[in-house]
Amino acid sequence: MSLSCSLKSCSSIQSAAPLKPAAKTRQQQHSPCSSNPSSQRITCKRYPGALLSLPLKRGAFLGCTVTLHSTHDQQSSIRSPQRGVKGQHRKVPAAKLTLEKETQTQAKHGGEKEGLELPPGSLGLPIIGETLELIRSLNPENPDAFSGPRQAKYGRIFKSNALGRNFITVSGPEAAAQILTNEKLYATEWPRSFKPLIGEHALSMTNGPKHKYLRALIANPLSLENLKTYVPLIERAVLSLLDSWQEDTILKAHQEMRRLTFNVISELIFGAKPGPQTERLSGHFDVWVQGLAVLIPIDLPFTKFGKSMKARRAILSEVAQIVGERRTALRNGEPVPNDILTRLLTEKDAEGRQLTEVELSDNLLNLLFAGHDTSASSLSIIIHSLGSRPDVQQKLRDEHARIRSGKAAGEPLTWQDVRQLAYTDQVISEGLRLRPIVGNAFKVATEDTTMYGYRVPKGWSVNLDYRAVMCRDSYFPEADQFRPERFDEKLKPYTFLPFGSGERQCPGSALARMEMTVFLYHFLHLWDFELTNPSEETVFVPMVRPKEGLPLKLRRRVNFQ
Ligand code: HEM
Repeated sequence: MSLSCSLKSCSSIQSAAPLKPAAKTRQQQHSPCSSNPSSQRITCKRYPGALLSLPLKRGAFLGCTVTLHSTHDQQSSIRSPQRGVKGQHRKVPAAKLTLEKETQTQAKHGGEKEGLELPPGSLGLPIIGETLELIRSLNPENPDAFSGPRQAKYGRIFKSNALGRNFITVSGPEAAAQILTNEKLYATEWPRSFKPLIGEHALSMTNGPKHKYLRALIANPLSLENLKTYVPLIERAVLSLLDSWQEDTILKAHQEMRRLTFNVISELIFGAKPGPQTERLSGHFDVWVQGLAVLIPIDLPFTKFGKSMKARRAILSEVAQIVGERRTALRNGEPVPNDILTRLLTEKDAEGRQLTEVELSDNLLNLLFAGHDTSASSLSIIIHSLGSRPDVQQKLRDEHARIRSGKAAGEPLTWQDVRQLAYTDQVISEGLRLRPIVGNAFKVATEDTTMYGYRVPKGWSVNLDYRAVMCRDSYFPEADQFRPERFDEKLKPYTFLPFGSGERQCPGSALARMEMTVFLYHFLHLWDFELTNPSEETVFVPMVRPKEGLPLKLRRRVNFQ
């Protein structure tokens, strides 16, 4: 998962970028953002977003909803809400979305690539390109330090060269549609540190037929059908966490969110209950994740990347032990948990294939990571934003009270309840938009192609800046404000991409939304909270998180039942 690294770009572009040629028009405004809820302003660092939400009940839907399809049908289709006709969705194949002028221009130039210019921008010095500028601009609190000024100067597309690669950075919904609906032309290629750390057989790291095969097997346990059965487990984990908190103490909420999401994902994957093994695994992950932000991965014992690789080996050794025990139990016909591991060990794809040992371990690591820090960071950002918005907290509590009023005290939440929490889902969407956890999609052009009327040569890296799109006022008016109500309005396609889109769309998005929904439902009921530092900054590397860990003052509202 990209966090905020290397060739990614993000600056706040407040107005529409040039169509083409970019050099003729300049972006006037570039305002890198930082969170400052004290003034009720969350200054934006540019955020993307995805058209994805829990499948809400008819009539209770968000601005736009992309449904999770069966794992065999990953063609993204976008349900474009017809405002004013509540509950109706028009299903539009992504490829047929009406794109803007730029894309039409592109189509026109499709056969004339040779005559086109490369995008504006500089390839820097011979050999080293702009590597020094890239390294100099590394700043965990401003992931847009490299790309921001270039986007301000050149617009929605620019070229550069760093770390031995030519690349272009693009930041517009038209480019997003073009890239995310064409995996053949724009294959996934994450920064160099990712593959050795996550594993070459992990779903996120593969392309083509191998990706399709793995996706069918791995996304299945995360399908909506299976998801419904996970509500009780998630609710138990949430309540257990909330019950462990003490009144009148200062609690570092981000660490607590990490604890929660790690406990949930490790139980969903391995049936593991919180204990010494999950503690050990979680500790290894803390070290492992640091390696993802390394630009030049050198695997030596004293380098950050080397330590991260060591943590990978430790994680895999724990995982191998769990898998071994499960295989034995399955062979002996002993009872086993109905978790993701059991499914992965027993299910076959349409052609009867099963994951090999190495595919299994790489993908278990992939899922543990993808399902852990991402959701924890999103929850922290949402709590942070809510801290300055008592009005939004009240609306949430009112919505939750409507569900609670139909239940006996202590009666568990159901999947149906979760689906009805439409405003909660909007709050989650707004948190995901304001501080997207995955800031960029990293691709490589497999053929000569064109974009925004410029030539993109085969072999060049293509960095789609999700975050830039989400922070643009033209798509999200007052984009630096936390305004969940904006999801009442129809969204422009490919402007909201926190979970990506198309064949690589996050298969865990519905799970993540459900987990966040259940947490908010109980958290706001049981606790009042106050931010000790409402203007706490956000750090973006290696994962998005509040800089000081989000300290909260807590006051119990209702005794735990
Ligand atoms: C708020 C939480 C989450 C966010 C923001 C998020 C975001 C994303 C994004 C943007 C991508 C696509 C990256 C691309 O463009 O290539 C992705 C892929 C992925 N996500 Fe998530 N994710 C979240 C939670 C989860 C969870 C809970 C799981 C599973 C347990 C998960 C599993 C995956 C996997 C396996 C992929 C790779 C898909 C592929 O390459 O086909 N994610 N995620």
